[in-house]
Amino acid sequence: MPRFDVDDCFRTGEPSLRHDEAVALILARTAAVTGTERVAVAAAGGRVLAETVAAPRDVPMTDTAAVDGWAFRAADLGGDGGALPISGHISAGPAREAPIAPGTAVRIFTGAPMPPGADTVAMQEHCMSETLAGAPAVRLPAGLRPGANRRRAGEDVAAGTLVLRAGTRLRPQDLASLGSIGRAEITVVRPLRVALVSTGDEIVRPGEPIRPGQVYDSNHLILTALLAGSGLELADHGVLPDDEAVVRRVIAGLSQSHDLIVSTGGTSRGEGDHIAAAVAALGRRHLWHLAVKPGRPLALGQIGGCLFLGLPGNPVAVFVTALLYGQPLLARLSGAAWRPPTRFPLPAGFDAPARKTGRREFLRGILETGPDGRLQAGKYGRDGSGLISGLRAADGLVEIGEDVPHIARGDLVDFIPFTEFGISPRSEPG
Ligand SMILES: Nc1nc2c(c(=O)[nH]1)N[C@H]1C(S)=C(S)[C@@H](COP(=O)(O)OP(=O)(O)OC[C@H]3O[C@@H](n4cnc5c(N)ncnc54)[C@H](O)[C@@H]3O)O[C@H]1N2
Ligand code: MOO
Repeated sequence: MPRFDVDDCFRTGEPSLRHDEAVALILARTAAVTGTERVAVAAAGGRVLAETVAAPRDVPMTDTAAVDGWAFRAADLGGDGGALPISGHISAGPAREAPIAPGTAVRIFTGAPMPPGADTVAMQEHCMSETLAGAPAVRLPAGLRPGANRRRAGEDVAAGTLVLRAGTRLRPQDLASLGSIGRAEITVVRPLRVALVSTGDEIVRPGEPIRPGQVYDSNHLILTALLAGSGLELADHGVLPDDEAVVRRVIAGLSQSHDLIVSTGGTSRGEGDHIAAAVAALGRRHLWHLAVKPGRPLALGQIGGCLFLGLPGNPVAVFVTALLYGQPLLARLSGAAWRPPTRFPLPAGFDAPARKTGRREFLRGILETGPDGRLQAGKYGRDGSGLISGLRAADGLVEIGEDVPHIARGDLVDFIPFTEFGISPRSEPG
């Protein structure tokens, strides 16, 4: 099966694809890589689970005390307070078999197994030690409902129930859940092998000498940082010149040993833009003109078993298209479920009186306090697709639909925080 299965109706010259269509196509047509590996659960954060996991036993395994105090049978006091003689002492550890003697209380600590027969725990702060007929006793408070301060066996996970499905990208709490059922190792999808290339005669890597007309490469840093930590083997293959023969040779070589090549630059139709042509010559290419700003030209293709994602050259377009299209593509390629980023409706802190309709816009959005003291979505003052400063000032994207002709301050707009794409919140000294 081809890695990316799209028929040719989306090639050059066809009308622009709308955002939703592009995402739907990526999700529907990208086939996952095969291959799994066993890893320690402790090292599985961010990886994609390749097995379905059921609970072999209840968690917790027995009824346990939720607080430090005294365990007793609620029926012995009937909801009233009263003193009961103390018949034992249970610390956290293996469960004891002996049932609680009727009409007594047992000293118990948080996490310790409840003695069979006891159903309720009184918190030690609400109890008083006393003696009854010369023996140690405890005065328990009134009003405790039966079952208070007791955790039931299996209340977190019941034996035999589904814990995690294959295709789940593992979060810290998922690892905790695997640990709680005793798993030390897990089968995950093997790491995707991803190659990065920047393109353009004008692009030089930071640290190298630069002359007027040249541009330092920031795109590889955007992509390296966005892709880090998701179980990828990322190989940065530097900058390719605007030379069709070189581009073809390098891309053909990389396609032999990678699942995905991501390039930036060279996707539009300028004479120096060889990327899309090279992919078309080596395999199949689907050049998409998206009805989206930023990020109009986007190339998707396939060379043998290797997918190719050609992002535009402008850094803002790289950032936005990597989030909007790169993330679902990578999710599908690694067999992971993908959830669309959540949009939060917020009042606009700006006016856009006469918008060009027919394309969806993703503005650099800034969370700010409006005149009424409530949160609103502002936007970075300048729209240029080369302005990394706008990306840095932003907290997320303001999404404006294709058919919205104008926006007035206070209208609700969709705000997508960068955290929805896995990027940490902005944190800079004030
Ligand atoms: N006739 C047309 N011209 C352009 C179109 C179009 O549809 N028809 N689309 C415009 C849009 S939108 C974009 S975005 C760019 C995309 O073009 P390319 O993908 O070919 O990108 P380049 O021309 O190579 O570069 C664009 C811009 O970005 C700078 N750049 C490139 N790589 C890097 C890098 N690694 N780090 C930092 N900056 C980079 C490059 O110097 C250019 O300034 O095309 C428009 N034109
Ligand atoms: O992708 Mo271009 O940056 O849309 O302007």
